[in-house]
Parts: sequence; C-alpha cells; structure tokens
Amino acid sequence: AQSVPASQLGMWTSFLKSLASYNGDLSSMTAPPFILSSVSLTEYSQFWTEISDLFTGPASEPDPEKRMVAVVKWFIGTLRGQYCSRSENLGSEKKPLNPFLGELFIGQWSNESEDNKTVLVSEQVSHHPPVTAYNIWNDKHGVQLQGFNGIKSSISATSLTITVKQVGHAMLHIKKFDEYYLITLPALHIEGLFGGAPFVELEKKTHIVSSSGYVAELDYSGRGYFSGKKNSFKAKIASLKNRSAPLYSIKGRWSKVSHIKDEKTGTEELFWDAEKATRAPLEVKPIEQQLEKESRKAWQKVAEAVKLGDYSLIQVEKSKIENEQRELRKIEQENGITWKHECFVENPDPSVDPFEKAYLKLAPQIDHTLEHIRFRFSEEMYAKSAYRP
Ligand SMILES: CCC(=O)OC[C@H](C)CC[C@H]1O[C@H]2C[C@H]3[C@@H]4CC=C5C[C@@H](O)CC[C@]5(C)[C@H]4CC[C@]3(C)[C@H]2[C@@H]1C
Repeated sequence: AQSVPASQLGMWTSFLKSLASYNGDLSSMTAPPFILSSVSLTEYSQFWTEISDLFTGPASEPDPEKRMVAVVKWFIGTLRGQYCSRSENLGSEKKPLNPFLGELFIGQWSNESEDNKTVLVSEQVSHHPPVTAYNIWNDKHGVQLQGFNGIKSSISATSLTITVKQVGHAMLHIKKFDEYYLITLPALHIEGLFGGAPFVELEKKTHIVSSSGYVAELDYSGRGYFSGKKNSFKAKIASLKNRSAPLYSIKGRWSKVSHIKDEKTGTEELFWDAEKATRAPLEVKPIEQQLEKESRKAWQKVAEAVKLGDYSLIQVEKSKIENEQRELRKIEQENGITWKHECFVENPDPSVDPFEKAYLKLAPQIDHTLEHIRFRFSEEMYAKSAYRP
C-alpha cells in the first residue's frame, strides 16, 4: 500500500536511492518525517513484559517441564508487540529516535494492585554502537528479566531489504526455583521499503535454554517459507539429556495463532492467540516529573516536531541534542573521564554476579558465541540512583 504522503514522495525516493550507498549504520541515515517515530529505542524494552500474566505465570508452575513450556509461551507472546506494534498502530514500521549515551527510560505496570507491580529500567549503555540494556522485575512473583541488545544491519540494494542481526541476549531468573533461562534474539529483515510501508519479518533461529535442563529451538520464517504465511514459526522443546527426542512441538504464526503438540501423548491444542491478548500500557511519569536524561523529557521537542511532520524543526531540535552530546564526549575525553553507567555494570564478574555466572554456564549449551562485551543490572547502583518509576 503506497503510504508515502505526496509531499514527501521526492524525499522518499531519494532516501531509497541513499540506501544503495548504505554505510551500515541505520541510525545515521536521514529518513523523511513520515517514517520517523517520536519514540526512543530505549522504550522498546517494554515489549518484553506487556502481558503480565505471561511474564509472571511461570513462577507459579511447580513442574519444571511445564514451566519451560510457560516460558516459551511468554517469549512467543512478546513477539507481536516487539515487531508488529508500530505497523499495527501507525501503519508501518518506523525509525525510532536514536538514544544518546546514558539515556534512561523508567516505567512500571501496577497490575491493578499495590504489591504486584512490575518495574522497568532501560538505559542506553552505548551510543557507538547503540546498545540498550534493561532490567524488568516483579518482586511479588520473584521474576526478573535483564538483557541488552544492539543491532548490526546491512542492505541488499537489489531487493531493497534491510537485514538486521541482533546482538545481545536476555536472561530470565525465576527466584523460587533459582532457575535461569538464556534467551537469544531473532534476526529480522525489513520488507516493504519500496512501497513506503516497511514491516518486520523474523528469520533464522533462536534458542531458550534453562538451568533446569530444557532447551527450546525456535525457527522463524515469513511468506514463501514452509507455511507461506507472514510471521510463521516452528519450535521444539526437548530435554538437554535427549535433544533429538522433542517433548513438545509448536507451530503457527507468532503474530496470530499457534498450536502445541505433546509428543508423548500426541494431543494437540491451542498454544497462543496473539490477537486475543491484551498488552497493558506501561505507566510512565508525566514529563514534568522526569529527570533530564529520561527519554520522553530529553526528546520532548523532537517528538513534538515529529508529530508535526516539520522536517526542519526536527533537524533543529535533533541537532541541539546531538551537538550537546558531542560536546560532553569531548570534555570527558579531554579530561580523561570514563563514562559511568547509571544502573548497569559492563563486563561483570561471574563470581559475584549470578546472571553472568548463569550465562556462562548456559551459553555453551546452545553454541551461543559469547558476546565480548556484556552488561548486567546492578541493584546497588540502582539503589543509589535518583531514577524511579
Ligand atoms: C534509516 C532507515 C529507515 O529509516 O528505514 C525505515 C524503516 C523503518 C526501517 C529501519 C528501522 O526499522 C526499525 C525496526 C527496529 C527494530 C524493531 C524491534 C526491535 C526489537 C527490540 O526488542 C530491540 C530493537 C529492535 C530490534 C528494533 C531495532 C531498530 C529497528 C531495526 C528500526 C530500523 C532503524
């Protein structure tokens, strides 16, 4: 569907031409206003836990095998929000604001009760290359998800498709069972650029491996693959002791309906219906109560300009932030000041950090090449910081 506003058609075609001489850094490309989002990439961490019941549910499942199935369901349940919400709500995928170093995004889901809140802290821990770290926890159910992600992207000028490899991983901890789950991130490509209505399709494989001895392999495909429908996937859940004999197989579409088959009994039933799920909106403080490094406060003027579609105002307000940031980096460099993160430790010590220790044990089980730079959330740093939901 041609969704390029007539007034910006010239900008879109010259933008598409610029893709041919692409330098590998999506964030550095100037795209026409209609494709810009007023939302910073730090906000995308919220897509992991918008469906609270799925996120906290596994903690109430006493059987480890069923708990693994519940964790796989939670993960599948995150995908529609992660990868389709802009297309569904705004008509196409959009280009998010590129967070500055140290940008923070804080929010919570109160889940309609005082003692059952889920808190989210997201920090841009690197600007070159862009890396967002996040920690999302619910004390009542004793579940904590932390991770970090960046992207490596390339463009095939012939098919005008942007291919994105995600760097980083997520780690889920279920306190009651002292169980850890390592979750790797899907590769994706952006289709539909030519028609001005780009959308995300997932590809290749990801894994979830648990310290309780189970592994899930998820295989994504889009149109023209095994099912020919968009957002298709297949998954197998097995015990690490016998990976060639899956306990469960799941297949369908992660943005719609999928079914699970119990390989022991042969029974098949509905696994997840993504369109029936309600994704709760994150509660974020009003901008006047936010600190200056919080995303919506920092980007307020740019976000307003994006909503106006006023290209020159967007550039003016954006370059104010970018110049200020360049100035800060220069001063730090001249004074030999190393950047201090607010809530995350870079390259944590596995002998003191349980998430890092669990990661090093789990990664080899799924041939996950260890990222050379890793970030972990620090309770002490958060306790000392001024940032609260
Ligand atoms: C600069 C090129 C340009 O503007 O092209 C316009 C198109 C919108 C394509 C480029 C942008 O597409 C966006 C999609 C973004 C990903 C969406 C979801 C996630 C999951 C989340 O958990 C982590 C971040 C991630 C991977 C987003 C990363 C940034 C992406 C690829 C945006 C592209 C700049």
